[in-house]
Amino acid sequence: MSPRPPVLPADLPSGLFIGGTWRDGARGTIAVDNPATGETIAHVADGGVDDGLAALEAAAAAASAWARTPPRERAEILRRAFDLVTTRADDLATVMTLEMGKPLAQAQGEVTYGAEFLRWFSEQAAHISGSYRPSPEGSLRQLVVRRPVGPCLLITPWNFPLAMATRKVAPALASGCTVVLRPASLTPLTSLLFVKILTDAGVPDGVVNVITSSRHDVTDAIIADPRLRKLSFTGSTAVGQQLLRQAADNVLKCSMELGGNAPLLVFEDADLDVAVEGAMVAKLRNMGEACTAANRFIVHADVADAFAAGLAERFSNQRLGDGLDAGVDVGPLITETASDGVHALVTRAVADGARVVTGGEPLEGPGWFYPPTVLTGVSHDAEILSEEIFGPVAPITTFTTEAEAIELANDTPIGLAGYVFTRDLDRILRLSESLEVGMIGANTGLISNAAAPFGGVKHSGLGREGGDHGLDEFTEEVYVALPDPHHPAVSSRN
Ligand SMILES: NC(=O)c1ccc[n+]([C@@H]2O[C@H](COP(=O)([O-])OP(=O)(O)OC[C@H]3O[C@@H](n4cnc5c(N)ncnc54)[C@H](O)[C@@H]3O)[C@@H](O)[C@H]2O)c1
Ligand SMILES: O=CCCC(=O)O
Repeated sequence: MSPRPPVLPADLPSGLFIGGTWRDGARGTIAVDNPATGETIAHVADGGVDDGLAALEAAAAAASAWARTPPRERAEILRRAFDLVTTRADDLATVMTLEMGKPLAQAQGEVTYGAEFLRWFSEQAAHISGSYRPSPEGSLRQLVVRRPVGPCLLITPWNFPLAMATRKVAPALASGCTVVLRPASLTPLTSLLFVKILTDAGVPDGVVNVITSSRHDVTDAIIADPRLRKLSFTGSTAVGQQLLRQAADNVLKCSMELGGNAPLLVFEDADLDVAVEGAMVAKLRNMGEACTAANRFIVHADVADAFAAGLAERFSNQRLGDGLDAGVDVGPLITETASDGVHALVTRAVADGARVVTGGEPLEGPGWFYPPTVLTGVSHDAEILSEEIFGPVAPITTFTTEAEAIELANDTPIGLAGYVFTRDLDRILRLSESLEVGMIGANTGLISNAAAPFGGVKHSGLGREGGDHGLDEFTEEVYVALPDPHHPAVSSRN
């Protein structure tokens, strides 16, 4: 283990966690870098295929006892985990800011958001139910019970290192499933600390296992193994499509939380202050590195100039810097490649006729800082409207009728989130039926909440996380057919 800057918690693990034991990885270590400085802040174990299969073995061995653990006991462990995550909010937020870059206040916000999945699913764990009813023609009684699907592989992205893990681990454990968690190799530290907290909360050995790895052969082997029964993935659409193909061979139950390209519609009757405020959150939360980030600003021509001016003024007042520094609003992007990718999209948009109102040039290093940027005059067919920008850039294009706005919003294979700003409630209801997305913010830029069903349509994924049906993703129904107890052949036996 390498020495760490004192700011990292002393009990932050650096190994793989398999069957209740922290271990080294078969491939040495992975360096974890701080995107604000470019410096390496820690090393963690680099797991190999054998490590991954050992983790699955541990999850399979623990599956039956965990499935039979009384729901109330599972609920209480999750509730203790919620309390411990909340108690250790400062540690988790600091680790997250160091490895991912988001400003400390936003990291604190993610701890609150991520912890809520533990509380929400602790409340749900004791309420898993089935059904019993006569068949329509009366010859049967139909008993339907829910049981845990079995060992799960959970693959999470780097952009919300805690919340994306709690959003999967909490419902899996509440349902009685055991898991192998594979966090993004760019941001493994938060997940490792979270799993340490789970063990402190009393999660038994083998129920949660973690594999950090620089390579994907580890998960390839797990996905192909018949002991695995469920794959839950959050990440890009391209990787999700590839994993679905792999999962097909093993006929795995799959949840896919994939990429976004959210339209943000501002109508002529919108309260523009509310729209600008909503756009700030929908665009700049997490530096624009959110699947829910507003990606296409589709604004009525009558209010487009005023909206662009209001947004540009707010954007230009944002303070960029190291997320650990007080007063910083916008942190660095995750890597140099990410920053270069955002700038290339902006450069090509400008070459195609867009105008930079504010921002538009990356900052000199160290760190991968891209300024909040507003582009106007973006044409309907511009490349930047068809790509997930994943950075703090707001391209504005215009419309004149509601039908045109809907057509523009739906002109993408992606369908995760959308935002609408209007004072007309009927319009909001019409849009809720016509926008091809899984989630809509109406006069708000923040939709994420543990009690809501999070997920997308079209190429944005399959299934929902959180909400009333989050446990369905980790359980399966078993139907038991029983003969009619009043039938003479049955009643004569009694
Ligand atoms: N819908 C959601 O809830 C949601 C949430 C967060 C991020 N996202 C999406 O994730 C993307 C950004 O995250 P990212 O860059 O980490 O995505 P990514 O798809 O590159 O990686 C996601 C995770 O999968 C792993 N991975 C990549 N290729 C893999 C493979 N072949 N086999 C197994 N694992 C593999 C990565 O290491 C990472 O842990 C964006 O598209 C964003 O919209 C979606
Ligand atoms: O990046 C996507 C997840 C964002 C969220 O859960 O709010």
